[in-house]
Order: sequence, then C-alpha cells, then structure tokens
Amino acid sequence: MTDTAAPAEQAWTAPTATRPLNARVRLPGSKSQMARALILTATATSPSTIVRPLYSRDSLLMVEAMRSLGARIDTTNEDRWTVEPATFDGDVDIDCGLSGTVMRFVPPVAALAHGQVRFDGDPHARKRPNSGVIAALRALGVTVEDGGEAALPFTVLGKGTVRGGEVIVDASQTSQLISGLLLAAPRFEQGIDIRHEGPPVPSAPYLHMAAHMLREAGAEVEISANRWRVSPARLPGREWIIEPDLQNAAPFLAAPLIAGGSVTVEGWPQTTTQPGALLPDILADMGAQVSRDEDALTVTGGTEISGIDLDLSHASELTPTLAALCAFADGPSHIQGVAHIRGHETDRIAALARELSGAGSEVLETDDGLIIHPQPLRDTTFHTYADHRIAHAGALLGLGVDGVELTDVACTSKTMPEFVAVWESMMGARP
Ligand SMILES: O=C(O)C1=C[C@@H](OP(=O)(O)O)[C@@H](O)[C@H](O)C1
Ligand SMILES: C=C(OP(=O)(O)O)C(=O)O
Repeated sequence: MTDTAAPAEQAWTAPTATRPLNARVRLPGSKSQMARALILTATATSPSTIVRPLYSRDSLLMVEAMRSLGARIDTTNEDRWTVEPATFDGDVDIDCGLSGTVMRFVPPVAALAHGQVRFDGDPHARKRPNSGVIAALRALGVTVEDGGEAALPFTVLGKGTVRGGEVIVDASQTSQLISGLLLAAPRFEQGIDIRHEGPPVPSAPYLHMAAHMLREAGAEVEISANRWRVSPARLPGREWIIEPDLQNAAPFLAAPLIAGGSVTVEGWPQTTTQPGALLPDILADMGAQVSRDEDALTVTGGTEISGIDLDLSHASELTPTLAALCAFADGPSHIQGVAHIRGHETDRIAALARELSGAGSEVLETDDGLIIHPQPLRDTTFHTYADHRIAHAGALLGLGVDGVELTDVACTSKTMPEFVAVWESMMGARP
C-alpha cells in the first residue's frame, strides 16, 4: 500500500512509441469521489462501505484525516473498505500532503471536533490559496488560528458544533471551498446557505459532484445562480461505488493521437459528474476517432492532430495533458479560462510554458492559459515540480520525442501510484 509521506523523487526516461498502440487499460478510482465519500461516510450516523476504493497518496491522506477525527476505516480488503463514523475527538494533527481536497474539505469537518485540529502539509501546500476556507469558517462562527497568513499551517478550534447558516465566499480561486462547506453542512445546526461573489467559480462539474453525492446520501440540496443551500440532517451510512478517475484517463486517451493506434479505457461510466467526461469530444475535435462499446471508451489516433481553441475552466485538470498534445498539433492552440491553476500543485501555466519551451515548442503564457505554436521537438530534461499532471504531460511528450527525462515520476502517486506500470503496459501491448 502507498503510504502518505511525500514520495522520494524518481527520475524516469519516458518511453518513446516505436509502433502504433493497441492497449486496453483499467484505471484506478476517482480521487474526487473518494474524498467526498470519505467525508460523507465519516460524518454519517451509521457505518458505510466504499466499493472499488482508490489507493493513492491523496485518498490515504483523507483516510488518515478521518481516522484522526475518530472514524474507524478498514482498508484491508482492497475492493471494499468499511467506514465507521467519526467520534470527533480533538487535539489532533492533520497532514494535508499536497492535497487540495484534504486542505479544503477537512477543516469544516474539523470544526465539529471537540478540541484543536492542527493542519499542515508539504512545502508547496503552504503556498496553495486557502484564505477562502479560513474566512468562511470564521463567518460561520468557527475560531481558526492562522498566524495571519490565511494558509497552511493553521488550527481549527473545534467546539463540537457549528452554527452554520448564511455565508458569502469568493470561490474564484478554487471550487473546493464550496464543495468542502457543502459536504460538512448537513452536520451544521443551520445547514448552510452559500453565496459566491467574485469572478466565476472554476471546475463547476465538481460542485455538481458534491451536490449529487449529498443527494444520494439523502441530503436536501438547492442550487441557483451562485447560491448553494444544504439543510441540516443526520444522514445514514450507505454503499458508495467509486468510478474510474476520468481525469487520469487523459494522458492514456491522448497517447494514440501521438503514437497512432488505439487505447481503450474500461469502465467508462454512462453518466458522470467527472469533468474528464469532456475528453472524448475534445480529442475528437483534435482529430481522433472516438467510439464506445458498453462500458469501454476507445480513442484511435488520426493522421494529424488539429490545433484547438479551448476554454478549460470546467475541466482545468486536463490542461497539462492537452497542452503537451497541442505541442504535436499541425497549427497553433489556445487554452484559456484556467487562471486558477497557478494555485494548483504548482503554477501549472508557468511550469508548462517552461517545460514545453525546453523541448523546443513556442509557448506563450497568458494570465489565464497558454498559446502553443508547435515547432520541431527535441529531447529535454522535463521538470515535474512534484505535480502528477505535469508528469503526465512529460510522459506524453516522451511518447513522441526520444530522450525526454522526467526529473521525478513518483509524484504520480498522488492519485495513481501505478501510473508508470500502466503506461509501460500500454506501450508494450501487442497488436
Ligand atoms: O473538488 C474536487 O475534487 C476538485 C476540484 C478541482 O479543484 P479547483 O476548483 O481548485 O480546480 C480540481 O481541479 C481538483 O483536482 C479536484
Ligand atoms: C488540482 C488537483 O488536485 P488538488 O485536489 O490537490 O487540488 C489535481 O489533481 O489536478
């Protein structure tokens, strides 16, 4: 099992395709559904099960966070975890690692604890924006000590209960601020009534995911323009079935556009709230053929990759993979609407501009995205900045360019510890 410490760096030369692909891959579970399921099961009134759980650094950090708050989580059966609800004891430490979901979803739950809950994380996690979560908790009557920094490390002084009610937030830097408040809100005395004021909230599908899972758990959720309401409730435990992570499908499904041939991802859901569901249309627009066969999605590469003009505000995690793909296109591409990914695991706009330029691409950084003019590509040392999705971009680049050496691929353990194994098996699959 992956442990929750930051992984030791591991350099990796990305394998280059020597023949068209012909692979079927099965991907591990959705990080985002796991995070929500763990919060909802730990705050439920009776035990739950989580089927097809994700073993990755982020999900195990969330498991440890819920255990610290008194939940009993049995992870020994790898297909089915059981969760007994939290007891909300206080005086505990929570390691957020580099996980946005842990640092934004757990503080509202920690406010229900009887005592102090201290949060910290990896060095870069201290730079990720968290002022919205801290301000919202204070507005809801919770005491948070942050040394004036409005970021990790901070301490939530739980009183065993949270008033809840109306709160105004600016969630333009991360949708996770709203998801986190919504998920804990059934346990608040007055539930919650959130209004967002500010530039648009990114990653909207994740708010639908939070609302959808809350409703499945039995909560009353009302949504109107920039307003989300959850009524107070005691929600019983239940069974959660986790879908494959469709955002992690991105580099695998983009691979045949570069290498030729086809890649099939098994277990593609018929309907989903995951933003990776936008991939088939985006890849088709870039020249791929996409087909579905029951629960499998297959992408087949075409003869050329078309440059594209894309607003990725709904699916910003796809930016690294798609930016790398754009470097192989037959014309320029413009990716926009993703200003907030400068606050993700690293400043992804700057990192992509730097690393793709290092491979010969002409890349212009804009405030909210990238303009990519494809040029002949060459070998490079591809820095990954502890960011799993920048590593995915490097792997994809290496598929079409000999000698792309990633400074670290171990960072993929954040959401997919088996990334290298699945990538290499995709490349080794025989026609
Ligand atoms: O709620 C979630 O599970 C997530 C929301 C998004 O965050 P942002 O709104 O910060 O993009 C996404 O990028 C992240 O990987 C997962
Ligand atoms: C932005 C991401 O993660 P986090 O949940 O840490 O924000 C991501 O996985 O692309």
